[in-house]
Amino acid sequence: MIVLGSTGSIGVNTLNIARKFNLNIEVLVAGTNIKVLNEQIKEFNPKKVVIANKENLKDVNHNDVSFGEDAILEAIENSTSKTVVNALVGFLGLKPTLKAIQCGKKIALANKESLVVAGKFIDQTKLNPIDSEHFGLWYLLQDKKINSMLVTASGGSFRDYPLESLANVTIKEALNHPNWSMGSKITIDSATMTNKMFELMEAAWLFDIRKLDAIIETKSLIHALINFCDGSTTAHIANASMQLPIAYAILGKCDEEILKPVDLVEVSSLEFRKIETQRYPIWELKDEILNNLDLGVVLNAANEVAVSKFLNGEIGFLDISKMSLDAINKYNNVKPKTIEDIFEIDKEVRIYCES
Ligand SMILES: NC(=O)C1=CN([C@@H]2O[C@H](COP(=O)(O)OP(=O)(O)OC[C@H]3O[C@@H](n4cnc5c(N)ncnc54)[C@H](OP(=O)(O)O)[C@@H]3O)[C@@H](O)[C@H]2O)C=CC1
Ligand SMILES: CC(=O)[C@@H](O)[C@H](O)COP(=O)(O)O
Ligand SMILES: [Mn+2]
Repeated sequence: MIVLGSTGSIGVNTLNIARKFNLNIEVLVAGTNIKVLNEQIKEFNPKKVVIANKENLKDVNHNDVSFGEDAILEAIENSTSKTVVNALVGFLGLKPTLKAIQCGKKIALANKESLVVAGKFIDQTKLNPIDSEHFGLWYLLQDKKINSMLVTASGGSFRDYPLESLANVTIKEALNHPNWSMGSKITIDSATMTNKMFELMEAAWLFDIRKLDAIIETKSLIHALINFCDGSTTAHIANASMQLPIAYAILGKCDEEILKPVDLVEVSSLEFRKIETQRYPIWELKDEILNNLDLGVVLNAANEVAVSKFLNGEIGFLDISKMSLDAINKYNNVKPKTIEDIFEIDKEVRIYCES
């Protein structure tokens, strides 16, 4: 298989599954973490390697290594693998998702931004989501009439902070997720609740449903719930590890133990909370976004610019949501008709947010 973003949180977990099931790795794609990449090359012996930048080429221990976004697309096109794991972060992941579909490959998709920005141009039948909540929803699906679907949120790094302190929180505090060890961008998205907004959009595309909501479950042990029309609710419970969703996304089915089951007596209690807009201002957009998924490309572009500014120390934590809300307010009429429109809108919103 091909692993895009092999040195990241999902990438490393994917290679853990590849090791466990002795899966062949044809292509590794990474950014700038050449040390980890070289260790992966040594262990998995890929035929082809792609990295982000030309200046790092000489440091990669491989005789077929290229760089840049086009090289990622070429590597997908020239490969014989049937499966692509897309664990790139952000808008960068969209073209590889489209290319993999075009080449008839199955995609194990962690890059939720692909669906957020361009869900209506993506054939969902080619995707297996690598996202704990959507894996949970998929696991719970039965041949019964569904009323609504719920995903859970941890509440992110600042769920227990006093509201008045949020204006002055640090980058280090924001990166301290209570339950999951993930890349920086998604960890900030969790703290603002933008990750959950993305996940509602992701669920809308994957399951073709709009009756969707999210609640906070502070231990991240329940990942998803389905309310059936008969009045019963089922919940997906698993320890907080991405290895289970990754194993299913790659293998299709799995009867071996990937995780230890949750010991409910040891857990003893669970706590649920409503997602309040005072703490998570982005949640004001929930209904508007679910009624108009075209806004995903706007929200994603504004959020990527804002998160990058926050991580560079240029803006405060609360400014992230402010920038997203402002961009949605300005671009609430977008109507992408082609995939090219997605790239145009993304560019325009980024220019607006950078200025
Ligand atoms: N982490 C998690 O548990 C979950 C993540 N997701 C989603 O999965 C995706 C990946 O998340 P995560 O693994 O946390 O992110 P990370 O930041 O940990 O990993 C991102 C990966 O992309 C690589 N990369 C970045 N820029 C480039 C580039 N220009 N060219 C090539 N490679 C590049 C990085 O390389 P390098 O590090 O070498 O620079 C790294 O391998 C995101 O869309 C996220 O929302 C979804 C659910 C759970
Ligand atoms: C592991 C995973 O799927 C993440 O998307 C996780 O859900 C993020 O945590 P939050 O629930 O805090 O957004
Ligand atoms: Mn998730």
